[in-house]
Amino acid sequence: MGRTHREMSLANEETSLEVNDLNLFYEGGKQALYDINLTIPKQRVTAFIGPSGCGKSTLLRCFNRMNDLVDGCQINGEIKLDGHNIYDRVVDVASLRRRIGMVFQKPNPFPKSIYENVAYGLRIQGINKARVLDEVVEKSLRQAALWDEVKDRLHDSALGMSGGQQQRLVIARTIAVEPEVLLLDEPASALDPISTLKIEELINELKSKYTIVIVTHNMQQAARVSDYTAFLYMGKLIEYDTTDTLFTNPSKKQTEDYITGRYG
Ligand SMILES: Nc1ncnc2c1ncn2[C@@H]1O[C@H](COP(=O)(O)OP(=O)(O)OP(=O)(O)O)[C@@H](O)[C@H]1O
Repeated sequence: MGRTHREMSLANEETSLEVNDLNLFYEGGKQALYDINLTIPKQRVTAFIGPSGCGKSTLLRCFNRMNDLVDGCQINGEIKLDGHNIYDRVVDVASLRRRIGMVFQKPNPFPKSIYENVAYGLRIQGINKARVLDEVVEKSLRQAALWDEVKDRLHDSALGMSGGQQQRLVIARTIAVEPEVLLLDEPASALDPISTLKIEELINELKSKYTIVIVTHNMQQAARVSDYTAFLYMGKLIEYDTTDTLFTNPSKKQTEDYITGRYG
């Protein structure tokens, strides 16, 4: 890292994603996000925290347009990735989702071999050369800190792995197509403490290459893994700062009440 939290500040960061005046309504006009403005810095870990139902996952899903799949969902405002609005009419959503990969709470490997799970994204791009696939599969599994555990059983079913291994496999599958951003929606909440620790260590390693946004309801986890933290409450962004400042010296009373366990 080379920098202490004290020296960190959003103003000094390169921006990956920029959210401007974002409002989101679910079917029936039910508003879930209100006037969200924030920037997500490049190659840092940004955490979204807040009580259940505050809109963390909804906001995360806006970044790769997953909410497009929800009937009746309407969004206004803009989100820029490297300066270009991802909601622009000309944007190809499939290629956007290659640039912004997503990992969900429950590991969801395909019912295929470990190897084919990681090779999947390349195969659908028409890449089938064994030499290329072998290389990408190994590299991705190494990056996901899984290679040593699976290198002798690459052709076994992914469904025979432990939950923690499956989640690292899903991360390997996601990074195999070299995204710029990784969206992690409570990636460790279905895992045991040791697997959780491995995922947290992995996040720390991956941020040298990727911009990471993580939703977590676990404040200790946010404090451990993230550089910046956004606190959301009832669809609004209440406070956004370095993780250090947000947890030790929040400027809003609502943030303080939440992090000291007064509600949520
Ligand atoms: N597909 C949907 N259709 C309608 N309303 C939805 C949908 N998904 C989420 N909501 C509502 O939007 C609000 C925000 O939900 P969201 O899942 O983003 O919150 P969250 O902070 O991630 O909560 P949790 O920690 O419980 O996952 C909630 O009121 C929720 O009920």
